[in-house]
Amino acid sequence: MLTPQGGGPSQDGLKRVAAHRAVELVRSGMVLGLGTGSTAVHALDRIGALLRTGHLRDVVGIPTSEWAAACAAAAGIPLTDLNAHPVVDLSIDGADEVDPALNLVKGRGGSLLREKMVEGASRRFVVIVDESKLVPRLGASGLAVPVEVIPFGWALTLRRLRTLFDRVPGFNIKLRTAATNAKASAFDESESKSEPFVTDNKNYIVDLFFEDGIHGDLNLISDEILRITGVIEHGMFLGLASSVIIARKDGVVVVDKAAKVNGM
Ligand SMILES: O=C(CO)[C@H](O)[C@H](O)COP(=O)(O)O
Repeated sequence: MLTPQGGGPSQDGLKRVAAHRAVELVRSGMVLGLGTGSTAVHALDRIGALLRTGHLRDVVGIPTSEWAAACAAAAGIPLTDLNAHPVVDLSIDGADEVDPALNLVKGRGGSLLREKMVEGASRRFVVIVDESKLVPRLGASGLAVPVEVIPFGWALTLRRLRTLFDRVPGFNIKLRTAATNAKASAFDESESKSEPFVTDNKNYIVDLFFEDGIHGDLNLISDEILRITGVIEHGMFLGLASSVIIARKDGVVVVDKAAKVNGM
């Protein structure tokens, strides 16, 4: 886990530490929600390894994306779905941002809808992050807050979303392109001419950018976004996380729902 220079854990090393800590919560026989992204993949690999050595048995997983399904299959985790298992024992997933109340931004990898469905159906949802994901308020990283929209009339839906936030100083909005999905970037108008990014559900994503993060009542803002016809879901995960496992350079911090996050 040390960098070649011996300068402490790398960011990927921190992600692995958080993921392995979360997998300690997995028990034989559980139905698991399988997250998406460069942090969650460490959890998938670890669960697969524990299944192979017989330390875990009879675990089934519900992937939150086609990508997670492929990674889980490669790791040897048996897959199921929400129809067969509408109640999930434990979901483990990364996040793009975590605020002091454990609200999240997710979906910069494009999988927010299935993630929210699976994690919302979970008895326990454990978020795994390295310390770079902590923000004072959602959107404060200046990176995308995603909204999944149906392709039909997407430009009208985008206009309505723009109108919702047109009084917010420094607000920007754009349709996500295939070129930018790799890691949702800061706002850059020049990329807007390439092909739209298409989600696993065959929808588009409109990314919202807030210079200073989202101020105001997040639940109210969530309701306003969801009320726009054409919007399927957004990437703010409010009150869904049961706990967040934060891997810092100086050790791991576990923050449970309703507990205060100190030093963020
Ligand atoms: O929401 C997600 C994908 O849609 C991911 O959980 C989120 O983007 C975090 O990814 P990573 O662990 O690679 O930083």
